[in-house]
Amino acid sequence: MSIAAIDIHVQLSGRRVLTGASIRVETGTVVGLLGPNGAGKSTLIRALSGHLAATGQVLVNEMPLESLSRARRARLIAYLPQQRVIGWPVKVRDIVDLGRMPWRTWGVGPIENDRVICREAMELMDVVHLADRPANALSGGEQARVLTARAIAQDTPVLLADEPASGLDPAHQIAMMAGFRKIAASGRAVLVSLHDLTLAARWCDRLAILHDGRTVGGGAPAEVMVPEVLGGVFGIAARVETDSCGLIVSPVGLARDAGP
Ligand SMILES: Nc1ncnc2c1ncn2[C@@H]1O[C@H](COP(=O)(O)OP(=O)(O)OP(=O)(O)O)[C@@H](O)[C@H]1O
Repeated sequence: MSIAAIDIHVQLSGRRVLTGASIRVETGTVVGLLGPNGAGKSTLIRALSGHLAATGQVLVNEMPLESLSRARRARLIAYLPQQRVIGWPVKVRDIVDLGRMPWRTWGVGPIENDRVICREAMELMDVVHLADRPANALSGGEQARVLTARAIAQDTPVLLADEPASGLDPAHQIAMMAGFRKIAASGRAVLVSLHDLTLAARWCDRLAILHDGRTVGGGAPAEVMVPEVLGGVFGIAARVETDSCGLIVSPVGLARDAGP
């Protein structure tokens, strides 16, 4: 299974938001989508999920996304939007169970397989202890983990997650990325947008860089976390170190302040 966007262009309210964005995510891998605020990450993820009309091609397993019915898409692609606020006093376990809807037979409640998958997703996102709490009475980070668990429970070959780690404490950020790796290792393709460069570099197999609506680079973390990208795209000077688990990218200032 793979998902690919090829030369995507998107115009919103007359503004050219994406002007040539391409990305490919293969089964078994976690790809990190990086870029400054406004680069177009959410827009590209929405186009990949089919929630936004775009010119260019989105291919799921080499099939055009538009050729797939809504029902088929829901069994292939789970999409976690950036905005993650739960407005209703619905129990956490019921929110996660909503992820199973694409697989349900009309009028039939959850079967044992649904319960097992939801339980695994809740364990992965550490929300089992919240199962009977009303979701709208949880903290922001807890709500984010619940909605990520719902997307995981959809159990699709492709998972698209837009800034899933934002608002999470460091331990839950790391646990979430470890969870994504586990999901990928089980045969899924995971695309995740991130702002934390170390989190991205240590947990993603590959990184793609968006800048001003275009993909301007991509590759293994060590190929991407170089001064030209950190300074030219992100506008930062950063210290890049390596330990036994991968890269550590520490922003130390703005690029324009960097000395010789
Ligand atoms: N409905 C809209 N109408 C016009 N412009 C829009 C609309 N939605 C988003 N944009 C613009 O599109 C650009 C890309 O937005 P997008 O949300 O994809 O960026 P992003 O990379 O996800 O940013 P962030 O890191 O801040 O979440 C931004 O400049 C934004 O202002």
